[in-house]
Order: sequence, then C-alpha cells, then structure tokens
Amino acid sequence: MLGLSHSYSTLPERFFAQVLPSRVADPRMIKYNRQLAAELGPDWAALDDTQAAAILAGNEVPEGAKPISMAYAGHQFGSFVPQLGDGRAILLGEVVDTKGVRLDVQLKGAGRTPYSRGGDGRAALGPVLREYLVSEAMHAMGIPTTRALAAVMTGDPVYREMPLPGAVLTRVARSHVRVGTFQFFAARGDTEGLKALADYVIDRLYPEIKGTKNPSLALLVAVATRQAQLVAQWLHIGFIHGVMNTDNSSISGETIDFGPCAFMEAYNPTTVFSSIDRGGRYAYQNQPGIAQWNMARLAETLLPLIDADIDKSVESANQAVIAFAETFNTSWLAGMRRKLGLRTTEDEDKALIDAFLNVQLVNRADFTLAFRRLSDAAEGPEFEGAFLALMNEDRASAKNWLASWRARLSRETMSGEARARAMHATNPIYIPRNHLIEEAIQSATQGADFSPFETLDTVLSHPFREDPDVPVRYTLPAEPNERVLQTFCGT
Ligand SMILES: Nc1ncnc2c1ncn2[C@@H]1O[C@H](COP(=O)(O)OP(=O)(O)OP(=O)(O)O)[C@@H](O)[C@H]1O
Repeated sequence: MLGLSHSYSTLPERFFAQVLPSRVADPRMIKYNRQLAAELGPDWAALDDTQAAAILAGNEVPEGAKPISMAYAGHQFGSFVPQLGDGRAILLGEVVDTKGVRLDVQLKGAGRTPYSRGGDGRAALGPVLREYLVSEAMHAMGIPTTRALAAVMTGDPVYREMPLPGAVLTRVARSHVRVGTFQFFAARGDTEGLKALADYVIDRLYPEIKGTKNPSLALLVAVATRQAQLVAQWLHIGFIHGVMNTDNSSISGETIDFGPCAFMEAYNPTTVFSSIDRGGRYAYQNQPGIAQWNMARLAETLLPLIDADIDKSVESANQAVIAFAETFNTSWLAGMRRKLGLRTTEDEDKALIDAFLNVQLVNRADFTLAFRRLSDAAEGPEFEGAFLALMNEDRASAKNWLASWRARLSRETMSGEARARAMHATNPIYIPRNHLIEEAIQSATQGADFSPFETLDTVLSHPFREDPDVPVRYTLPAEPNERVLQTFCGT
C-alpha cells in the first residue's frame, strides 16, 4: 500500500480530467531515488527496481491511485493561452510523507491526456535526465524545488525530429497548482471555481492564513513572498530558469519545470540560454521583474475574492505586488552578505556586492568559482591565489576589491577559519554545469551508458563539500569546445 490519497477530489470536477497513464513496452528503472522513497514511506522504500519501474512508467496503477491531469492556462512569453493543462503529466495521487507533509506524486511523460493538444504526451530520455539532475541538485543546495523520485526508460521511441529513447520522470512536489491554474478559472469568469481553488490552496499550503480577515489577499502576499525569496535564491547560485511563464510559476514557491534552464558560468547579468527566448525576456537579471509580473497576473485573478469593492481590491492587490520588490531586495541582500561572509550589516554592503559582481564581469570570471575561491581566501591573504587566478582580464580590479572586502571584514569579529567554513557552506563548488549534463545525456542516449549520469548525480548531492577524490573537471566551466550555448525546451 503506497498510501495514495486525493485531496484534489474535494475540488470541482472542472479542475481536472481523470485519465490513466498509457502502457509502455518495456519499463526499465534508470534511477529510483531511494532516499526520497524512504521519506515518502516504508512501502515506497520497499519497492524493488522492477516493481517501481512498472508503477512509475504507468504500466501498473497502484492500489488507491485515482490518476488525474490538471487544467491550467498561462502567459507564455507574455501572451495569454487560455487552455494549456497537463498535456503529458499525470498525477497518481498524494502521499503524506514521514514528516507529515502532503506531496503530489506525478508522472511526467506518461502518455496523452485531454490537454495534450497536438502532443504525444511523452518525454525523451534527455530532458528527463536533465530534470532529474537539476531538480535534485537544487534540492541539495537548499532551494525549494520539485523533486525527482525516479527516471524510467519506456522501451518506446519518441519522435523529436529523430527517434529518441522515451522515458518518464516521477516528480514529487508540495503541489502542482500554478499561477496558470488560477488564470484558467479567471479567464472563464468562474469566481466560484476560483474561490474553491483559493480555499484548497490555503488549506493545503498556507494553513496559517486560514480564518484571517482577508484570506485571498493573505494568499497573494504569501505566494509573492515565497516567489520573491525563491528568485533571490536562484540569483545567488547563478540559476536561469529559462521559461518563467505563469504556468511554470508555482503557488507553493517551488522551482518547477527544468526545460531550458541552465547555470551561468562567466558572470554576465544579461545571460540567456533558452533557444526560444529570442528577446531575452527571461535573462538572469530579468528574473525578479518577471516573477513580480507573474504575481501581478495572480493578483488579477484574485481581485473578485479580495474585496467586493473593485477599487479597494485593486488597491490592496497592488500593494501586495509592489511589496514583492522589497521582499526580493531584502532576501537578495541577506543571501549576498552570506556569500561574502558578512555577519553584520552596513549601508555600503550593496555597493561592495555590486563592485564584486562588476569585478567578475570585467574578468569574465566563473560566478560559482569566484564565490567559492573567495571563500578559500577568507582564511587569510595567503589563500588568495586561486581566487586571483580566475581574474585574468583586470587583476588589479580584483586586488583592489579584495582590499575593500578585507577592510569590511576587519569591522567584524570572526576568525578567518570560521568565516571560510560559513562561506563554504553557502557557496557551492558543484553545480549542474550544462556541458556535464549534456555529456551524461549523450552517453545515456547514444551508448546506453548511464555511468556519467550516476557519477554526476552523486557529485551534485554534496554541493558544498569539495571532495579531493572528485575529478577537478566537475568544478570547472566548459572549455570553448564544450560550451552549450542554448538549451531546448524540454520535450
Ligand atoms: N510531448 C507533449 N505532449 C503533450 N503535451 C505537451 C508535450 N510537451 C509539452 N506539453 C504541454 O505543453 C505545455 C507547455 O510545455 P512545457 O514544456 O512548459 O511543460 P512541461 O515541461 O511538459 O510540464 P511542466 O510545466 O509540468 O514541467 C504544457 O501544457 C505541457 O503539458
């Protein structure tokens, strides 16, 4: 008994369609995340790979499951699409984990659904491995995200200009409700549906606001707060989501959908990866503004619930959206202070941080390594060598900046060793670099060799602990011939 339950069944039926996963030819487990399985419960942990593959490829529907796909809409690259929905994702049900948290268990790539439009409902192996690696790496770095429970080969090909091996990802999330879910009902003038959805989400994700004076407004504030904190965390590790459409903006504040995402290497705030983001809408530095724009779209849907007087409703919703900027700035600054090893606050800290980012920009320094090697340098000036070696274009600017950083540190009482330890715990050494992911995907897709995937997954599970046994190439940016300039929408 996998303990599947269905809080969604309290929602009106127009929220979803009941649908069974389509059978696949030959389910084979690539990776069952046994640590996460144990968190879901002993019966999940007890499944062997063959049993887990049959269930998580969709061939066996476990007892207690009532699979559904959810309806949603969304602004995609700024244009509203009133009808999207889970075109290839099927929710098996929810599990209350060993800590008492209710989690969705969803199969992505499990076959056609009523929302598939022209699509085949399937996923290719490459994007499944990418989502597995990146979502688990995000989790290991302490960033709210959907998790990967399993990657299973289907034994069926999928056609993406050429035949590719098919796979299914099992995704675990606090909820799959998106800003686009609210938009779906708002676009239909379905206020009753919106109210049911808001009540459902409050009950499940934000129980602390139940019974407050204006729960719909409190919901908007709570979601905007989580999104602001999330995007700040993305910026701290150089993450570029790539496709921050409102259907990929989660009400729970988890990172969702790892299609064209990537990590910035040489620091440049205008970096874009997605092949379909031609205008750079979702560039690294635009992400806070876009998340706030997405919150404005959520606010619009909630207007009828916030106040019967529309002017008052707009006024309150506007304030909640404006407050996003302050929450983001506070979170960003606090995280950046931690990255620089600062415990206290001074007014000039923002300028010190900006100056460091500028040093990285002019030196085209790798963002991750710059912070990590700065963490080494926190022990004392004799540890600055590796840091300065990253600064090849204008080393003098880096030296000047180090001097101002050390002057700032001297106004705090903390040993160099303790500071280095604290900085190492916040500045990762191992991130899912795009060329390493591509290498794992190529070797799995072309040679059915999953060992690079396994190795990378293991390395990424300890992002802050530098292991002398891990080859140094796992810490380095791509060589020019390895560079992946664009990622493609995950299908
Ligand atoms: N192969 C496919 N078959 C059917 N529908 C698809 C397929 N690929 C994508 N879609 C649908 O197209 C829309 C946008 O796709 P997108 O790639 O952003 O989402 P996704 O990666 O499938 O899902 P999610 O956002 O749940 O991670 C979604 O409604 C998605 O369900």
